[in-house]
Amino acid sequence: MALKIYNTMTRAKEEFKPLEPGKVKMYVCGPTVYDYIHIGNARPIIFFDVVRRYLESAGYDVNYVVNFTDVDDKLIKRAAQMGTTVPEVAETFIGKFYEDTEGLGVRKATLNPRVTENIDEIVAFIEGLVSKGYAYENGGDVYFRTTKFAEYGKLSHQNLEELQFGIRVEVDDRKENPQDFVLWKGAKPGEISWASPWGEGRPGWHIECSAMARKYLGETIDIHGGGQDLQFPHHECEIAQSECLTGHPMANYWMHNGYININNEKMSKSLGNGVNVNQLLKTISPQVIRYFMLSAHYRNPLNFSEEAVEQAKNGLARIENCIANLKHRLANATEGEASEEIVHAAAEVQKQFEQKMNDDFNTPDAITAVFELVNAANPYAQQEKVTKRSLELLLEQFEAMDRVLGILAQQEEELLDEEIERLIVERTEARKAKQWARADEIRDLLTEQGILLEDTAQGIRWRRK
Ligand SMILES: Nc1ncnc2c1ncn2[C@@H]1O[C@H](COP(=O)(O)OP(=O)(O)OP(=O)(O)O)[C@@H](O)[C@H]1O
Ligand SMILES: [Zn+2]
Repeated sequence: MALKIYNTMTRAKEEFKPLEPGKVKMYVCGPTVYDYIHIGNARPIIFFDVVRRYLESAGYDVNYVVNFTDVDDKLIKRAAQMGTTVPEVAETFIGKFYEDTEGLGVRKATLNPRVTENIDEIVAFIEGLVSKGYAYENGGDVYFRTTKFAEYGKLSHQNLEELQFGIRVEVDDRKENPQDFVLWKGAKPGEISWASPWGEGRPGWHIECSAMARKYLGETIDIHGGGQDLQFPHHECEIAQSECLTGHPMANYWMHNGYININNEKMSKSLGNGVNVNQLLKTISPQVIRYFMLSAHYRNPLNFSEEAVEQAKNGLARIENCIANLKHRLANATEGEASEEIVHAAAEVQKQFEQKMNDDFNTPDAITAVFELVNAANPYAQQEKVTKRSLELLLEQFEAMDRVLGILAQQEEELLDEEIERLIVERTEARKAKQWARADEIRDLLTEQGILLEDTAQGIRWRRK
């Protein structure tokens, strides 16, 4: 079964066809780095990490770009409050972002470009729009001329008139039309700014993603993602800018996650109801947070509550118990082939897992597949006679699914004595053959595992720290 993705643009599940065989270009709008991330912000971060892991497990080479908005009004305000500079605020919260996302078991994106490192590209992008008549300057600001792009509104399925109705009309003489949006903001005195053909200023929010997606991934990308609040205006504006400049579709698949709510209200920094990931990780394991996050379909809302966390803990404990029992049972299992029943059960579960993930990344049903394996495996943990290979096969199947979901704690496997001795022999041989890099690599690996080496007259001795 082929992978199907729900595309916000067409409001339908469509078969995924990459632009280039075997490769995926994916861009997800990243955080504005003026504060800690909350558990709502963590939803796109965790979910798109799972999308990337799944695509990789299906054999794709994924180029995954997540930007940092490191200059905007919120950062300027925060810097003033903290009595510091915008770059310092950004540096602090980029550091916190990496700390928290690593804590959540999220792999680093291929690239995290920053707005402030891409000002030249942004200015050139705006110049291109001005020269084509899609943008105009007024009083040091530059605006996008929405009336020139007939398709404006196509992602959020609204037309210009409807949009005009919905807009809070702020009196702004500089705009030709209320729905025009800013591409370049002239600097107020004392504000952080860059030189441009329109004077000192800084980029508007939407233009950064158009410029960075184009620079790092190309004119058309495969997947563009973010939270559902980004559909309008952010992604609508990105489409207008990119498609007017290049004449090509910006992305083939538009994906949007639903909200994490708290007390049935959207969790958001500005509402002040955010639960910080940094705080939460002090009391709840990252595996429980990921399990909670993936226990609902990404397009549905999900309420964060104590009960939901409790449920996640209990579900996870059932899987962990099963795995611990299988591992325990390994110690006195018999030699021989894996039983046919187990080979069949593992293959069936893998098939079910893939079917569910292929159905627009249905993670709750993929977790159900993990429980199918728990049900199949539990009797074997009790059985008197079971082969080691059967147990290993079950454990490998758990691992295969977890490489995508990341809900199980990674246990550092202790090196066995024989492995250590084999590595020491390999290192001695590498040194003899003057393969210094390999020799150093083995030494580092052993050091990491707390193994100390001593050169003695009788040869190399080792002991654990
Ligand atoms: N409650 C939420 N549930 C799911 N995704 C969210 C939630 N809040 C924000 N996001 C997503 O997190 C990313 C960063 O959003 P943003 O920085 O605007 O967060 P925010 O808390 O809504 O901030 P603010 O209230 O200041 O706008 C975006 O992709 C956004 O869609
Ligand atoms: Zn964006």
